[in-house]
Amino acid sequence: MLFKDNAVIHWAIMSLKEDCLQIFFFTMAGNHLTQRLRRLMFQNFLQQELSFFDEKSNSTGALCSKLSGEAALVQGATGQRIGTVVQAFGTVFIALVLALFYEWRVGLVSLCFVPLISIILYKESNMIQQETFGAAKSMQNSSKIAVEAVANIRTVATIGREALFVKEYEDQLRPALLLAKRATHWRGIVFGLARGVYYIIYAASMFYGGHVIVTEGVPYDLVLKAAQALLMGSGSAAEAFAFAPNFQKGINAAGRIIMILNRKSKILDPDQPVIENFRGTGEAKMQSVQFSYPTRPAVEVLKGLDLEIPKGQTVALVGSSGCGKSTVIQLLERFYDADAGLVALDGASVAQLRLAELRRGLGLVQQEPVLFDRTIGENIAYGDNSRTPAQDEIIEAARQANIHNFVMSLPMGYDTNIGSKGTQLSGGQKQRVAIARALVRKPQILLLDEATSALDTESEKIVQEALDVAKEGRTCITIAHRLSTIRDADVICVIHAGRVAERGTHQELIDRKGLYYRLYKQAQ
Ligand SMILES: Nc1ncnc2c1ncn2[C@@H]1O[C@H](COP(=O)(O)OP(=O)(O)OP(=O)(O)O)[C@@H](O)[C@H]1O
Repeated sequence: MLFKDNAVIHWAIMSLKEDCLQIFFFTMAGNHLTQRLRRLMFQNFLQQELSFFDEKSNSTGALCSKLSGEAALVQGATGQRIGTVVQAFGTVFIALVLALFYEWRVGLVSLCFVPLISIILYKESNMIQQETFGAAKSMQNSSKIAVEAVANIRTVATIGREALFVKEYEDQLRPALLLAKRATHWRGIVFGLARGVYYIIYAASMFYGGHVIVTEGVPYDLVLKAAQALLMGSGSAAEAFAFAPNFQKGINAAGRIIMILNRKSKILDPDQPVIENFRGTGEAKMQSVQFSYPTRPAVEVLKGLDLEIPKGQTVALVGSSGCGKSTVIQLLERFYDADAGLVALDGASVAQLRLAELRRGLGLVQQEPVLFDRTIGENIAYGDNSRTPAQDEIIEAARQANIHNFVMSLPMGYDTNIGSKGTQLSGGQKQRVAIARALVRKPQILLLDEATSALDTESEKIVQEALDVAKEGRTCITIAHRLSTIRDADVICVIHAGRVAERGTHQELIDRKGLYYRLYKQAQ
């Protein structure tokens, strides 16, 4: 009889250890969850406004660390572990029911230890919370340094600062190590206590069981069955305890992920755009625009700037370094919103247009072209997010950008991969691919922010020719330090102290002998 009942207890407990179920169900669910969290976080990062990326805590390294680290912590608390813990709790529950059923007083002995277990778990969870927060911060700071060093390895090697970066990296990792060391002692104590409680519960139930057998004549087989059930139950509880740190870390990471996912961009589409399917004619305007960068609110960059950009004209923005020329372009692209005043295309405030439609009409070429580790054809095609441009449109854009002949001279033509950041192309070639990328979307307004500044004289000439072709029939806002490149602009605006201080053609401004004249003389 005793053997039969024990076999039932064994069967009830062992049947919960269905490893196949755990592997197929929980592991798959954990992997899916982690992948989904990573995708959602990445999607959310890319939807944020630019000022989000200006914040120190959101550097490339920190965001990459969040993407990999936080989701991994959640995964550490999911998958097969959930299976183990569910199984452990199931076992504890069944063990308690059986113990109470066979000899309820012996069963109650084990419940006396619940407060002790709760206190240990509470203390441990506090400790882990501190540890995971500190470790996540430490990982983000160190990743920031690693990404910065690797992304700029040529500069780091040139200035011979490898050792400095390694030291900074190590310094950032140290706080995580210190916290982990402290928490490890706690975890050791908790682990020891968890294992200890397992034996203490068994000893206490046997002791009390012996007592009731002797004093009350309770059948010894009932006491043995109850004690046996408790032994199994407390063993499973100890197993679940071992995973408590992972769960605590997972819960903390999940909290941080939810905070990330709940963050909405401050630059959003309007509820009701003033113009549906906006294409724009190429006319732009800024009126009394005031602006400070969110990370530097005390410094007002634009202090009531007025700018009229008529359709089809080339307007050049000049002024001393840091006067706010690129900021004008960033406001037109709606990378940031002006604090006051109007930024408008075709009379409609940029905030009242759909972002994708607004940006589709603007072709931006910057000083340092950013190309992706894809083929030349794909890099050009990336310029139009509203559709997949046909091959002949890609070729046409490349022709206009004066890069087609070079591409055709390559063995793989448009299928040539250009390497990470376009390292397999010269500066001038990269810039012309970037121009083709800006042209493939057939923008109404071309924004040239120092597009030729980083090039040598020969490349500058070739790129300038490409730009001259690209400008034909389009509005163009161009920023250049080399005033010789903007002499022919229809209007030149000199930005000074956050406003347009002078405006006119090259000759008019030279004759005025004001700010432009001084800049021009300085450049000679
Ligand atoms: N993301 C940013 N966060 C905070 N301040 C910024 C940011 N970008 C630019 N600034 C500051 O805003 C001011 C205007 O910058 P902007 O890039 O518009 O100047 P610029 O006239 O184009 O300069 P340059 O001719 O040297 O390129 C500068 O003082 C600059 O330090």
